[in-house]
Amino acid sequence: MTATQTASAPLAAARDDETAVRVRGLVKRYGGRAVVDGLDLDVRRGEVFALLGPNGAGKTTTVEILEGVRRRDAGEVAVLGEDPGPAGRAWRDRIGVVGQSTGAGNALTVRETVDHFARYHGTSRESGELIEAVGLTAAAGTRVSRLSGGQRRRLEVALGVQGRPELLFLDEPTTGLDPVARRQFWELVRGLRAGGTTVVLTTHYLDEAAELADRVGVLTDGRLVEVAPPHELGAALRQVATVRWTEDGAPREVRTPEPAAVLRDLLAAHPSGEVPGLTVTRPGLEDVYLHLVGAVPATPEGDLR
Ligand SMILES: Nc1ncnc2c1ncn2[C@@H]1O[C@H](COP(=O)(O)OP(=O)(O)OP(=O)(O)O)[C@@H](O)[C@H]1O
Repeated sequence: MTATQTASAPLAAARDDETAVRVRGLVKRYGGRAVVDGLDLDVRRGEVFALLGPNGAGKTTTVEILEGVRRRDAGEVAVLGEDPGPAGRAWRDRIGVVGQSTGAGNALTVRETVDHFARYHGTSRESGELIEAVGLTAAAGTRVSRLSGGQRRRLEVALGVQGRPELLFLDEPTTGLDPVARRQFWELVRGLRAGGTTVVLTTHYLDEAAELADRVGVLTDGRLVEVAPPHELGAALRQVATVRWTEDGAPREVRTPEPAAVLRDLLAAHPSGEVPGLTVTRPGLEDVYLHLVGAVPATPEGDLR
């Protein structure tokens, strides 16, 4: 073995240790159609990773393969260092899952439900603290069947984090929550992250991804089209500014990577120094997302209307 090989072996091990999820060439087909189509994905330990994408893009399918509840047709998957397909009880105890549909029973109260599921974990969070953390203390004695949709969602989140998972999967966790409850939920996720929990979440809410995620992966047609921190997503697209103004009563618009040059020309053409209706904007996260998923055709640079 060479000196280089000797030195690189522990480094490789350290890198593996830093990866919570590693996916290469993942394929899932239904009726011959690939709904996950050669997906590569790395989630680092300790980060919050958001999967964004339109309906049917393959988010839930991907996440359920990572959770070990769906089989894949091809590709390599390692979650906390193990293949989720054959992984056993000990591995399952290290992950937490909050799916799209409720798994909680109806006849029990919130407190009874939390106590009941505590038995399934090696080390459970204390029930009262857990119920408080998800804002259900006032409803602790209420039967699950009488909870509102948002309260039920909170209970599901509580059950997902009950076993202090190293890695938590959240599939559209705030769908149906009111704005206050969503923000409380975000705080909960930030607290988990601060405690070292890795989080993989799917969401349709761009603000949620921007608020919570260290990195965002945009999934469309079963493939990741871009992975980046939310503010860096679509960096090339964000370079292009749109300058709008009014000329002879008609709206004008120029897309340009150099808005300063356009402004100089406009000011030169308006000796008064006032350009009617002048605005300069750059694409926001929503514009970038819509471009990435192909919902808005890219407008050529410098297009003059
Ligand atoms: N059991 C199944 N049998 C056949 N097709 C399926 C099955 N499960 C999912 N699909 C299809 O796979 C595709 C991806 O579905 P998936 O639920 O992963 O998308 P998604 O990105 O999570 O969508 P959404 O945002 O609507 O939840 C869809 O076209 C869906 O119809």
